[in-house]
Amino acid sequence: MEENQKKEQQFLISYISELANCSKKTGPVLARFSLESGSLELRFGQSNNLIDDNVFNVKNSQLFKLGPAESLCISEASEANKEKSYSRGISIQFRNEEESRAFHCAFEQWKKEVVVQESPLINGVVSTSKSKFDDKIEASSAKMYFHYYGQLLHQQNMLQDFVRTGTYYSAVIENRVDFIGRIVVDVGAGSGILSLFAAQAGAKHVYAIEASEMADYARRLIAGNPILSEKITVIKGKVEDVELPEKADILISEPMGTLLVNERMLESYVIARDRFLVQNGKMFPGVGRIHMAPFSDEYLYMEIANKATFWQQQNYFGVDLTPLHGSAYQGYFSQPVVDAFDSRLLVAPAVSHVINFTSVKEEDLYEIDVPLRFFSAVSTRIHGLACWFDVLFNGSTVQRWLTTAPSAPTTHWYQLRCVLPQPLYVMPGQEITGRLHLVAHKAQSYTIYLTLSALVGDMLQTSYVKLDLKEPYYRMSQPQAYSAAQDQQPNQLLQSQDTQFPSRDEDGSILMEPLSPNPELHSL
Ligand SMILES: C[S@@+](CC[C@H](N)C(=O)[O-])C[C@H]1O[C@@H](n2cnc3c(N)ncnc32)[C@H](O)[C@@H]1O
Repeated sequence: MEENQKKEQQFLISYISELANCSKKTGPVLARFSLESGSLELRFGQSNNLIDDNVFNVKNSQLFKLGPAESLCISEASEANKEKSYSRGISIQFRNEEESRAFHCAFEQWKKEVVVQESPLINGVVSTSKSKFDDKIEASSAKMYFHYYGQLLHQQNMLQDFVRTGTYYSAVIENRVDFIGRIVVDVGAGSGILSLFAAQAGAKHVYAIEASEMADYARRLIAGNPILSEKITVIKGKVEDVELPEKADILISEPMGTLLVNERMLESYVIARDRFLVQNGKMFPGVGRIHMAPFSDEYLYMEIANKATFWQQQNYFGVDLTPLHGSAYQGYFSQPVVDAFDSRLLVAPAVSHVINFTSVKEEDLYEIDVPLRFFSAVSTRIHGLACWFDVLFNGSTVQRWLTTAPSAPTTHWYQLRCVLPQPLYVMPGQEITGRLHLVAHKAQSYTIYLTLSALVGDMLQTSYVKLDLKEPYYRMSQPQAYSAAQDQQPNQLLQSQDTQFPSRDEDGSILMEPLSPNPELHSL
């Protein structure tokens, strides 16, 4: 649990009865987990009187399910007092199965809290137990990341991307058959919107797992939709750490970052698959593809190159800035550009790299290596590699694609371009080869290594750039008008490359608000 979180959680239950003397307290009875002077307690009592002798130390207690709405809580006598006291047990009758599930989840979470409370670090600070997530992600990055997603304005930004949210809605509702009567886990639930969609589609129960403070807002949003709320349990924690009382038939999630893999949340999605999904269970989405094509854009190239000219001044208040020009130049080219560009800037059909979420290993996402081979359709200068992605909802009724292609309606992901410091000259039909190598780093992003080569006569020209996906240059928020001035040779045939896949309903393309990228997130 988070440091500043209130250490208390309450549940209403139907009744409890003591195993030793069969005394019964009828309801509604309040069950309260709390942190009292360093010890984690579970206390039962009438709602107006919790000062009661029905107090259990969570550390020494175990909870067993006897039926859909009935459980047994057994507490061992404490080590110190074993001579004088005995173990105790009470049976708990819940009002319904959902509340029973929620209580069991909470019990597991509080048990974990015991572990945390009992692991003081050398400097006396209490820390959460190390999880797979903590092992590979820097604590400072994770803190900023979950702080970002804990704010409603950033969730709103995603909700207002109607292409994104509308496609999820259609994919779920049109594939009701995959949700009706099913157990669903929403991986990184945020505001809880996808859990609510799954409940609308008839899910039996949805576990909405969210690590940030947004979990509390999700609880409120879900509680405000009473018909659906009975079917949703919000669990605050990382998918790497939380325990669920049962397996899921289907996972739903929106784990995609810029270039599909930014934020490294796909890894959490895959971990959730291995921890929670039944064998052959469904994943919504189940497949992702990164698409890449060389582009020509003189304006963009000049804009980036010119940013460093500041450092060419030899008399800046009497100071020669030129020693830093080379580094500044390199620095600007190390930023991938995020914007919406005109697909006519592409100079060859795209190649794709497929990631199957249902089978990929988590470790496979640490390093992604894509060999590149294109044939230029025109005579031009190539300024770099343009990238975008799409994901597939492979429903039993309908297949739905969510695409971020330049030819499709713009999403809050826009597209990504890696600009080379040295352009390449190519002729029509000429082969362009290269490699896109992505290496994950601990700040929840990737280092990108891009190499492109083409022959000029007998000479092989090669251009190389190293970029940090975590530090993009957000260029603009609206699609750029295609200008005839930079029309080296308009290339109509290339547009069609990404229209071979997802075709979109027209109503899914309406953007009600200008989209904003996530600069804070990416500058963590
Ligand atoms: C891109 S947002 C999507 C939110 C929501 N599902 C939606 O579609 O609007 C991803 C959410 O996942 C959460 N998240 C990321 N990694 C997580 C993890 N390892 N465990 C739990 N939640 C996580 C983030 O805090 C964030 O709220």
